[in-house]
Amino acid sequence: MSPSPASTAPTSPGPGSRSAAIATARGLTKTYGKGSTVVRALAGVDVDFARGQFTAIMGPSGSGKSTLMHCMAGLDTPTSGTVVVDDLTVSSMNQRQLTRLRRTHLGFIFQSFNLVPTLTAEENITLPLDIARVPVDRAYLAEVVEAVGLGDRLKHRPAELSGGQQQRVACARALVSKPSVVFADEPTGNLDSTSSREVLSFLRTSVDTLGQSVVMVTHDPVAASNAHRVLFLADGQIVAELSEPTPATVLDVLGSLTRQKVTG
Ligand SMILES: Nc1ncnc2c1ncn2[C@@H]1O[C@H](COP(=O)(O)OP(=O)(O)OP(=O)(O)O)[C@@H](O)[C@H]1O
Repeated sequence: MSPSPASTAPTSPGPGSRSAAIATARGLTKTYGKGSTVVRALAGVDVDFARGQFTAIMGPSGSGKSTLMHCMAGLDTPTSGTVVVDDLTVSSMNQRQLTRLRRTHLGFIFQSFNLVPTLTAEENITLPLDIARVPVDRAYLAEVVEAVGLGDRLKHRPAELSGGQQQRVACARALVSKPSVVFADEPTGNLDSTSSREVLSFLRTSVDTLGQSVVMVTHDPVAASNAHRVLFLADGQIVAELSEPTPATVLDVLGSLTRQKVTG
């Protein structure tokens, strides 16, 4: 199966309507360093992440996956180009506005869980809301806790939980504020295959039943096959995409990219 070229058509919402894309980048570049040590991590990325979809980002090491995610999430500043999340122009925000955006509009899941060891699972889950001084929607919290299957673990501290359970706490924490987008950076990188399946299935459920939008960076074709769509980066550009991926079709595209690199 040959990959289709990535769609770059701009999204223009009608008056008063929400755009179909929850996040977009246009002409995104990111350069690190200067002179002879310059690295072009992003070389002009145009992308739309669809609202209510699970999108995976793949590509060889150093292709710019984390840089793209960090620029989309306001964790890094692009050198040029525009990032819009939920109709807010992230790329023109100052640090104070970015901090607020991350607190109020975004959820994060990292490879290393990043839980606070002295807090219980429940306290970790509600921490972003507590920091933002936003009241906890107890009904939604119960729904999320039920979906991640942590009901009997809420009073435990991270050290009393398995890696998979800790990552499920991190997933619940990312979702409980009903963010516009959840950004997940290698969320299964530290998990065994059973725990990975649980976390991925939960991320997919959060999209299918809770209406969440999720963007995930991964190296794992099986993880990527849980997404609705996979984008492939090479040398800081989106070079292919797949809809309704399977592990086999993802591997095919990765193989063709590697062959192009070797023979190109
Ligand atoms: N802070 C930085 N300073 C200098 N160069 C950087 C920095 N961050 C990333 N780079 C470089 O930018 C390029 C893209 O890096 P990035 O981490 O986005 O790639 P990646 O696809 O996520 O890689 P991996 O799969 O190995 O995590 C690489 O060449 C990397 O060395």
